[in-house]
Amino acid sequence: MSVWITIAFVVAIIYFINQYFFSYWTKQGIPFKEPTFLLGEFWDILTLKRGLGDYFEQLYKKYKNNKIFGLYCSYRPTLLVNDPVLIQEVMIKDFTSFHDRGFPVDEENDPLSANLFELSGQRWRDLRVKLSPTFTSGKLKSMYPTIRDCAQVMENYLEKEVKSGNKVYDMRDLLARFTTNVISSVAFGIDNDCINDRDNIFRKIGLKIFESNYKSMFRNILSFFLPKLMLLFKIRSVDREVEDFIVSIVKQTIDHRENDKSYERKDFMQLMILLKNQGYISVDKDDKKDELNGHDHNDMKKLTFNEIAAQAFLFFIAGFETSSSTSNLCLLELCKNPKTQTKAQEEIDRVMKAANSKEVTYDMLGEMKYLECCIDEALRKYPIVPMLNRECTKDHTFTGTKHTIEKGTTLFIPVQGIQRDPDIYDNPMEFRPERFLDSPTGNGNSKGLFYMPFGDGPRNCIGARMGKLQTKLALAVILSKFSFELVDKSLMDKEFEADPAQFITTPKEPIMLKVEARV
Ligand code: HEM
Repeated sequence: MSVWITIAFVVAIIYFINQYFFSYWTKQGIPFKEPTFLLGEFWDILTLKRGLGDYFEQLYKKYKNNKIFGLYCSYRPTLLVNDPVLIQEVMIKDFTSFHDRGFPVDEENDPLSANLFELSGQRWRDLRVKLSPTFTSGKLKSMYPTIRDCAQVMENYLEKEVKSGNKVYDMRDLLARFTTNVISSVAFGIDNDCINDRDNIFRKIGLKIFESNYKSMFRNILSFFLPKLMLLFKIRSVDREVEDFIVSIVKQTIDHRENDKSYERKDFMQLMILLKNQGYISVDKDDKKDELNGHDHNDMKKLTFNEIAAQAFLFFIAGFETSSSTSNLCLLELCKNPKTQTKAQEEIDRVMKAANSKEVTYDMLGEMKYLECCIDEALRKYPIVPMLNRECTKDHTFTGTKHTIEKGTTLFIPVQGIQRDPDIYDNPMEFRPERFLDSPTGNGNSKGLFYMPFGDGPRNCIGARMGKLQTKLALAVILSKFSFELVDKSLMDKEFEADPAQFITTPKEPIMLKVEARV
């Protein structure tokens, strides 16, 4: 008898805890998705069969009539923000109430987690001010010859392969090798050749970071949805092997450069060494914006070694996979739309002919407007970061509503759902770069924030210019010499399945392309 009483008691306690925690959105008067017992939305996320972007797109489609909509990630109430005007409020207008992402940072146990993407509050703000000048157009222009050399290696490789009869490629891999060469060169000052050296350690580490398995999927999910558990159980966001590699490479590079005072290289590492030694970077003459944003040089604390290593790690992961996936998905659409591919190639030919140049220069890229529209449209249809998150950093009442969002609440912005909404973009699954010819957002009529492949506001992507630059250069170089088509023609009118283990948008299976030299 007493066993039954104990069981009944335990069940009653669980029931009441469940009722208590899952009553949050009811009390707030905000509509919400009925949670699964105990785990809420977390059960669906843990058992995802498709990408996170697709999952949030489905939620957006179902609940978009609610400007804001409550979810439960286990007992943690989180909020889906569906309305572009409210999204603008979060990202830009009332940014001071939403400046963090709420990721777990554990500098002692997981030092590389203290990077710009994950840090919060004043630590993030100080670092962002320090690092912003490393990404100005002037600084990028000075790195262009290095990036161009990496593109040349890719072009030569493809030329050689196609000549020898190897014509079928997983272009995502080749493009990732190219961007890994770029980032190892501009972030670490190391001239790598991951294209010809298939076993290059930088490529191996890159593959390890974006490994598609349950462990990385679980880790990604925890850091987004239950970050406090990561801290509680000391779960590292970076593998020890990756950490050891990054720390040793950064150490070797800094030691080498500090011992050889004549060493002069215009790359991120040199800029970070400057930040380590003097705490600030001077403004370029041709960059009008004052990167110090009113800060005095004397206020700027110098970067520590661990801070440099954490930022180098972040540049590495943010710098190669995002851009190579963008070029790959743009190329995929150009294969599905051969006329668009020809139009982009004709523009590239025209610009190169007018400049009488065999090499794509920085200024020539600026003239390739249609190619730019192709990239913008690829990023609309396939935002590489398919959903954004923000943490509410002080209680906030949304304009025009009575709803107050409490400090500590995590907000999700379903970017992919919004960028594929037929009420914003007509026929959204059609790849039509022309949308962007007259409008930087592909739609001059809608209100609020609805095109955000690089996020927006003060916490947007700091490397957007560099991401666009390497994507555009890669595409200009390969499209000037080669034409591409899908090997599997059944993919012509089918959408690929996104990899559920990855936070970024990327196909689950490699998409093979046939490459032909242009005549
Ligand atoms: C096509 C390429 C890229 C895409 C689509 C992309 C996209 C994004 C997005 C969506 C965010 C979040 C923005 C937000 O929350 O509002 C972000 C943040 C960030 N990205 Fe990128 N990115 C790209 C390339 C790069 C490159 C090349 C770098 C650096 C080398 C970089 C460094 C960063 C950093 C450091 C942040 C965090 C900024 C902060 O929190 O202050 N990204 N990126």
